[in-house]
Amino acid sequence: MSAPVPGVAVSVARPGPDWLADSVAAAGGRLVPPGPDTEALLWFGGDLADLRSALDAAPGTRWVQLPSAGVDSYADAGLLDSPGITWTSAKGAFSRPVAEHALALTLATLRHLPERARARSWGRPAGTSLFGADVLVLGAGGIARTYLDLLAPFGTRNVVVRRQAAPVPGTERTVTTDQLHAELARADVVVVAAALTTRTRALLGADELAAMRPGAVLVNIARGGLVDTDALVAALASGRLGGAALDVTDPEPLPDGHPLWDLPTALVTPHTADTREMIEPLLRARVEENLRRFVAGETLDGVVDPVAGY
Ligand SMILES: NC(=O)C1=CN([C@@H]2O[C@H](COP(=O)(O)OP(=O)(O)OC[C@H]3O[C@@H](n4cnc5c(N)ncnc54)[C@H](O)[C@@H]3O)[C@@H](O)[C@H]2O)C=CC1
Ligand SMILES: O=C(O)C(=O)CO
Repeated sequence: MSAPVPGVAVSVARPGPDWLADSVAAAGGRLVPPGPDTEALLWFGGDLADLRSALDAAPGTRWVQLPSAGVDSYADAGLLDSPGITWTSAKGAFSRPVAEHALALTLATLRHLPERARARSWGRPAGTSLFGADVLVLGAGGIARTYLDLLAPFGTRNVVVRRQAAPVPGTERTVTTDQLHAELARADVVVVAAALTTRTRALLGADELAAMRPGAVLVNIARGGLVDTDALVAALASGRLGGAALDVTDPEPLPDGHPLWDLPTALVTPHTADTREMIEPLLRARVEENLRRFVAGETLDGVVDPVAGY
């Protein structure tokens, strides 16, 4: 009988980044093809059929690391329910670039930059300052918290809506979604930074958009599915909302000819809050830290709760 090979067996479902082999070795693991030895499986994106095949080939997998903060597509595919597997995401890891983009979108939409950037004549002065504004943030995860930090110099009055009313630093109060309508009516800026789950899909529908303060602006850097797109188009077209700045849309990619492209108060960026170059070192740090923890038997970072869906 041959002696067992030392080191935790780590597999990658599809070819991974260049640094991966070094990272696995540095953590005390050994990289093996997905198979009966596999204990940890790393997934860097691609066709989910390949992830399923790797999991089928590696029935002893105890941990799967995902490459994104949002796991809605994996939840929708029924993958997170796999018994005996801990799933980790990149939740919180991309907070800085995404919160920075959210701040850029906030300022741009308050200052009517979408219209002014497209204008070819001088026009009327218009726009609102962020200083002292009432800001409502949906979600209390990594991005929401970093965004609240970035707001500090603006002296905004911040409120967070989250699943539980536990306090969040930098806010006047934290409330649960049953108080969403009342809070929407008080906000100048509404920022969507929550995970897309069965509970948050279309959280901002026609009724919620109607509850917003006239002239208020909406920023979405989370997932398009949290907002009812048709209702948003109607609220912008009627002039009731002051503007919307969206890094994420439903559908995504936003098709050519969609009304959101032409509405003067809409600003769309094509899911570029965190570009590949921005993500790479952040994801690497998350993967390397989790490899170290897995080998050491410690609690992993970014563990997904399959029931909550994020
Ligand atoms: N535009 C982009 O490039 C990016 C978008 N994202 C999206 O942003 C989301 C947030 O990212 P992170 O802050 O890193 O994730 P996170 O997992 O740290 O935060 C998610 C937050 O969603 C909130 N949430 C969940 N269910 C809720 C409910 N029923 N009601 C109210 N709030 C609820 C919770 O407060 C939770 O903390 C991700 O799930 C992802 O979809 C993430 C990274 C980049
Ligand atoms: O990490 C995520 O969820 C993203 O959307 C990356 O762009």
